[in-house]
Amino acid sequence: MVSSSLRPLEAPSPAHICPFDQACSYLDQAAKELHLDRGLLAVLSHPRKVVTVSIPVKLDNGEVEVLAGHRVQHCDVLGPYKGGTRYHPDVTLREVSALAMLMTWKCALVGIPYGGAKGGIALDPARYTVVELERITRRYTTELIKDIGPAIDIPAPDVGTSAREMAWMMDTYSMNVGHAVPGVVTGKPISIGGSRGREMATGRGVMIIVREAMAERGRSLAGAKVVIQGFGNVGGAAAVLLHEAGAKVVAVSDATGGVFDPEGLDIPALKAYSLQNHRSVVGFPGAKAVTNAELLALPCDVLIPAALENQITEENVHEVQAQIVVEAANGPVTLVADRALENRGVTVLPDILANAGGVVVSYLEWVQGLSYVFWDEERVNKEMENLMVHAYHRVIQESKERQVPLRVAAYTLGVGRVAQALADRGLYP
Ligand SMILES: NC(=O)C1=CN([C@@H]2O[C@H](COP(=O)(O)OP(=O)(O)OC[C@H]3O[C@@H](n4cnc5c(N)ncnc54)[C@H](O)[C@@H]3O)[C@@H](O)[C@H]2O)C=CC1
Ligand SMILES: O=C(O)CCC(=O)C(=O)O
Repeated sequence: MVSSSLRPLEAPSPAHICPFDQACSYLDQAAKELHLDRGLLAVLSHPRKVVTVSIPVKLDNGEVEVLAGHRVQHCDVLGPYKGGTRYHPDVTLREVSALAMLMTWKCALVGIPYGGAKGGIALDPARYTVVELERITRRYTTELIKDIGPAIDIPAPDVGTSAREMAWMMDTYSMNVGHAVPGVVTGKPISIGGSRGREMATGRGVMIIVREAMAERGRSLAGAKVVIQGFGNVGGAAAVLLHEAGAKVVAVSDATGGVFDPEGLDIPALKAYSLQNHRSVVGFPGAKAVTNAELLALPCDVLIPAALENQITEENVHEVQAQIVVEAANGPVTLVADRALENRGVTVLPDILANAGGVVVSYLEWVQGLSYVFWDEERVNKEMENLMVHAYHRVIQESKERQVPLRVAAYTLGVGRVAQALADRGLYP
């Protein structure tokens, strides 16, 4: 592994589960496979720009708090930086840096002309009123005003944010530059230039990847037993679409706990229940309660971690019973757990492939905005499906040709394209 003081400094988690160290390990593996030289590897393993800002916010009770916000721009060799904005108490610079790097490989893998970035604020959104969240978002955007823009860096939703925060960001940016700039963010409301299909896009991409993986095993989605951790933007949409496609979603969880029904949960009813129940699935009538730990160990065909990093670790990996693990979240399987699953013959569909549907539709939103022509949802879904199916089969082919696991194959494709572009642009002497 290339080491340098330029790699982000804070180290809140043990090295073996530090998201940035894990992302670098996967990059190192791909670099070895691609025979990249050390200099090029050093370029690729450092974020190009790291921005940390203080966000002072006056709370509704008159008190002032100062929050830490980050935006990490990993690489823009293929196009503007692109990546979500996370609001979560555990946000750190190292986490955001890891997620920014994943965005670079993800965009390159699916063949869209973007680099990689990620942003985040260390806060628990549940502790703030909507008005406070708006003030925080507007101040964060103002602090980043010179670093973002439709040709520079384009934020989108991630954990704890949605179309609402994107609308505030777009409005703040537009007020600062003096005219409406819808292209500064994606995942915004349709009323201000958002794309049909974006809200469900990441979950739809996950459903497509599960469908392709089942088809390769001679099975359809009908009757497939699926377990999903996380019931937000991604997990919620994946659950709805898999249920619609005939899969049996037997268990689902969120940060408050999980529910299990071996006969399959009624997902539309569960969605409605969760919305009325302060976004909690706990207590859903007719289902058994399970903890998040128990959920990961349930018997099923497909396990979909769709919440946060480091959920399947060396401590619980031996309990996983699924034959296919689909990383809908970014980094839900640790490096050690990934190797253990590989050794047991469990297929892991890596995050940079499995959850790319979101950024693909973000790209389609940006394209529609730039051309001032907006498509119906059917067209958006079809264009996204084509890119996802193509990327899936390309990863399978690469894995067979190189005799490497799917994650290494996905990385060699993504990293290889970025390395080639760097060389072609002459950015690497
Ligand atoms: N929103 C998007 O378009 C994309 C999101 N992702 C990734 O997908 C993952 C989820 O993101 P979103 O669905 O957008 O976030 P979200 O904030 O909408 O939902 C997160 C869900 O996870 C649950 N959760 C939080 N902590 C948990 C825990 N310890 N155990 C179980 N559940 C827990 C929450 O209660 C919520 O249901 C993240 O890793 C994100 O980076 C990846 C690609 C695109
Ligand atoms: O839609 C986007 O631009 C970014 C989505 C994202 O943050 C991710 O894929 O992890």
